[in-house]
Amino acid sequence: MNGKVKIGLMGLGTVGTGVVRLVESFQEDLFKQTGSSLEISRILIKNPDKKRSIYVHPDKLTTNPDDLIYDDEIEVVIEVMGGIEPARTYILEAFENGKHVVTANKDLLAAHGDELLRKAAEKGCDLFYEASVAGGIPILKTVVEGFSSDRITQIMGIVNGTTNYILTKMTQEGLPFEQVLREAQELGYAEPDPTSDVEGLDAARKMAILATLGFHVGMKWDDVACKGISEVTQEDIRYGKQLGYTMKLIGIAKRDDDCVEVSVEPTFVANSHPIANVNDVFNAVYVYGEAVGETMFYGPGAGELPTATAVLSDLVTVVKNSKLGINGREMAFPYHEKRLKSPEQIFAKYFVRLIVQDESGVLARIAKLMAENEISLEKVLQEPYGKEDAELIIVTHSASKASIERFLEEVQEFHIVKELKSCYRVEGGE
Ligand SMILES: NC(=O)C1=CN([C@@H]2O[C@H](COP(=O)(O)OP(=O)(O)OC[C@H]3O[C@@H](n4cnc5c(N)ncnc54)[C@H](OP(=O)(O)O)[C@@H]3O)[C@@H](O)[C@H]2O)C=CC1
Ligand SMILES: N[C@@H](CC=O)C(=O)O
Ligand code: NA
Repeated sequence: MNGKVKIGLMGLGTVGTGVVRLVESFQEDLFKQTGSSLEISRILIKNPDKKRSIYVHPDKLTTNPDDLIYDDEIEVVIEVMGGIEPARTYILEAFENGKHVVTANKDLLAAHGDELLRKAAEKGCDLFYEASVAGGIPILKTVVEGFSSDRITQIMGIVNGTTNYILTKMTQEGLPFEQVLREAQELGYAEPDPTSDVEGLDAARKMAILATLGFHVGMKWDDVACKGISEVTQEDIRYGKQLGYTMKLIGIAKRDDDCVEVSVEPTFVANSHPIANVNDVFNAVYVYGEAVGETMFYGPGAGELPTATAVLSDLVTVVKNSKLGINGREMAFPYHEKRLKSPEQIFAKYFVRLIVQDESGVLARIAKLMAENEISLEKVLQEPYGKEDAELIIVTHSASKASIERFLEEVQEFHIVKELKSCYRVEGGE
């Protein structure tokens, strides 16, 4: 790369707009850091008639991907369109043409990361994707470089800004789900199809990427047990508060010996745990390394400029690598075999909410069934529910996922149990 590096930008939405703004406003710093001036020379968009929030010279805009992929002067492609196709095909073609790629696309990385990394290495090209996980937090570089001589055994975090924004507003202001989701969309946090956020898929993709890099095991998004927040109710949140917990969508990746578990699910976090206080669009990732112990990384998980900083940081690395002649040599390929834990090997505490007949002996029968399933009680809360029933909230000690699943199935067969309202994992606390 010489004094001027030409960049092709695929996508001019929330993140693409941030990238254009930062490249323009940090020209001088970028030159000092890389020894090159960086120019976005072409921008691929879908809809030429769309009103843009920044001015871009019309000659730069194109709806033809070949204008970027087959432009010999373009050395780096930044893909911020999103989705699997056509992004995958465009990136593979960019590598075929010797271009380095920076992307924010977790959908693509969690499904086809291996294929893309191999093609990049084969062609001597860089592929970086810092923006794909936890937006502006430089978490991927941290996990890959900062923990290179440590053994990570746990990664736990809030890795979706939209759902954290929704849960924060539901918890602190009692606002309804739909209203807060609309706000998150207006702020540019949500995915084009917000179902990915709400149903936990976006977080699952990010956890697959984190677990792959942290444990050196090739995890795909469908290896992640995934549940979203669409069924979380104000009542759940209220009972959680009474017991000292905050509801969060938590991603957990753990490894014991050679087996790993990765999940995303609505979780009650003890208020004493720092993750319970991560609010709004902020993300936080807790990483436990056997040598270093506990670490935690915090920052904005979505939004135009925070996400663009991550894209630009990768761009700077590409240009620096080129100056050092080491493009295509930083690939982190998984080198451990993938062995997923069975439900018998996954342990956690659980919050269970039941509607039961309000009569003597009910709690004793439920406690007996729990004991038969090797589950012990940590906390119990009971409140009247209508004229004849009671709402029973139980927090268990650590139990296997298999035991809890068996218990939930069996307890619903009791005639004294009217309804299973909810069951959530519990993290933090004693
Ligand atoms: N928003 C955020 O906070 C974050 C987003 N990301 C990721 O960044 C990527 C981009 O997200 P975001 O900026 O929010 O998305 P937007 O929907 O705001 O923008 C997408 C852009 O890509 C263009 N585009 C989409 N499909 C095509 C296509 N087939 N051909 C040409 N152009 C196309 C659109 O064109 P047009 O404008 O003409 O419609 C638009 O400019 C996604 O992978 C997302 O997951 C990652 C971290 C945070
Ligand atoms: N929709 C995502 C955007 C960033 O990855 C989120 O809300 O976290
Ligand atoms: Na990041």
